[in-house]
Amino acid sequence: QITLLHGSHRVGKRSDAAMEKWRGYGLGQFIHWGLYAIPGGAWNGKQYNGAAEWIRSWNGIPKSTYDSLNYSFNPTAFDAKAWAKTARQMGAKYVTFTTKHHDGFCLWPSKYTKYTVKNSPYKKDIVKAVVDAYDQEGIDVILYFSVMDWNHPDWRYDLKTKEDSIAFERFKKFTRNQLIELLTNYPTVKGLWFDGTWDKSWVKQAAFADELETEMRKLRPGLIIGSRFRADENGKRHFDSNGVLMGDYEQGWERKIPAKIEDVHGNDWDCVMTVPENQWGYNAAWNGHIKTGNELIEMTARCVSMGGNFVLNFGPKGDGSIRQEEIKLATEIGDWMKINQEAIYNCEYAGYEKQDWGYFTKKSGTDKIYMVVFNVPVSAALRIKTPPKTIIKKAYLLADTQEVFSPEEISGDEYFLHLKKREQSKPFVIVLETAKAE
Ligand SMILES: C#C[C@@H]1N[C@@H](C)[C@@H](O)[C@H]1O
Repeated sequence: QITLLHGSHRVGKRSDAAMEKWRGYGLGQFIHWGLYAIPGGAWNGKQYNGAAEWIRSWNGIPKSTYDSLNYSFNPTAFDAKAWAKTARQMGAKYVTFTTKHHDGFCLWPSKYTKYTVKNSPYKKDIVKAVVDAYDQEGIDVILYFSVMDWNHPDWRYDLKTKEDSIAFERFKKFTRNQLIELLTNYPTVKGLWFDGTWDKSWVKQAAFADELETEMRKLRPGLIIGSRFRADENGKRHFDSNGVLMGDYEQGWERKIPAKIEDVHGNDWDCVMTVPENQWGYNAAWNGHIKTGNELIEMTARCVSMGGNFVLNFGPKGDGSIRQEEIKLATEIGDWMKINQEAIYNCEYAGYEKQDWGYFTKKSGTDKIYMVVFNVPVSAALRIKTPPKTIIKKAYLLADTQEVFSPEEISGDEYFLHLKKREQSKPFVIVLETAKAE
């Protein structure tokens, strides 16, 4: 055990109401929107090969040309209420929204820089519109904030000279001021999702970041901050030098999902996922594999079955409208959630042996188990291996027919549920009402 001043300040999961609610969200929406949505992954007819929100880092566009995009930011089709309705339709319980991405452009009228929506033709406070619209739909809001800020003259990747350190001290004050400003302007937000915290300049700020996290939590009791915000004094990120999770949940699952339950180490976590392989901001040309509704529903069930939340990314266009492909996916996922949401919301790891046909989830605080079935075997027999001393009292289809099954006992703790031959085009859920054997 290494003595740390700025490591994790808590071992184990948070047990307060705010975190319990976060734990039960199951499905969330990420929204990446900003100046990068205007070029949409291309410039002067040339396609940028990276993620569209990183186009400023491409040599095909002079940085100053990109930075002046704020003078053409006027999203006439922006309608936060329509966004929130799409999220509600999908069944998202929370949204993570980009207030400022790496390019430094602020979607709120920050007092601490001119590089904001206030100095664009659009002028109005987009963050406020989003927070108000999602609050009205009953969808909690978490604000994404990039510490790395390519526009700010005092941003540094590392601190090599005295001048670097003097500039970065100004940058640290600027960052703190913006974060306190966000938490003050938008008091209903439930958390902050930090990004752009991997560079040495910030990693070296263990004491400052620790103090800032404490200040933010004091300002907003219950605030939820993930493992990506700060490093410990040895530069350890996500997990401190003693292997203890930093922050309230693990934020390492970006475009990837844990392979097995052991990989989450008993922590809370979220997986943030793009529809194409790697495009967060709007890219007009979606290339490569575009995930289908069924894939995304399976990712949702897979995350919840291992105690995490699945957060699906949307990248609105430069005019503020959401592309049709994303609307279609939100509708398809939402139609499935309307029937099966009981197996996703307020559910957790069930402790059952993973089977090939799909995923087990468990309703928190109960003995109710859900089997989210994606792959019916040719035998049409679903194997169940229960934890020791568990009795299956009842098994039935969650949707429509509520068809009841009579589990065939194979051996102690092992059963088959025999399905009638069924055409399966969508995943379906079977409920197991269980009890502990005396
Ligand atoms: C790298 C990187 C960033 N992290 C994701 C959440 C997106 O914001 C991407 O640009």
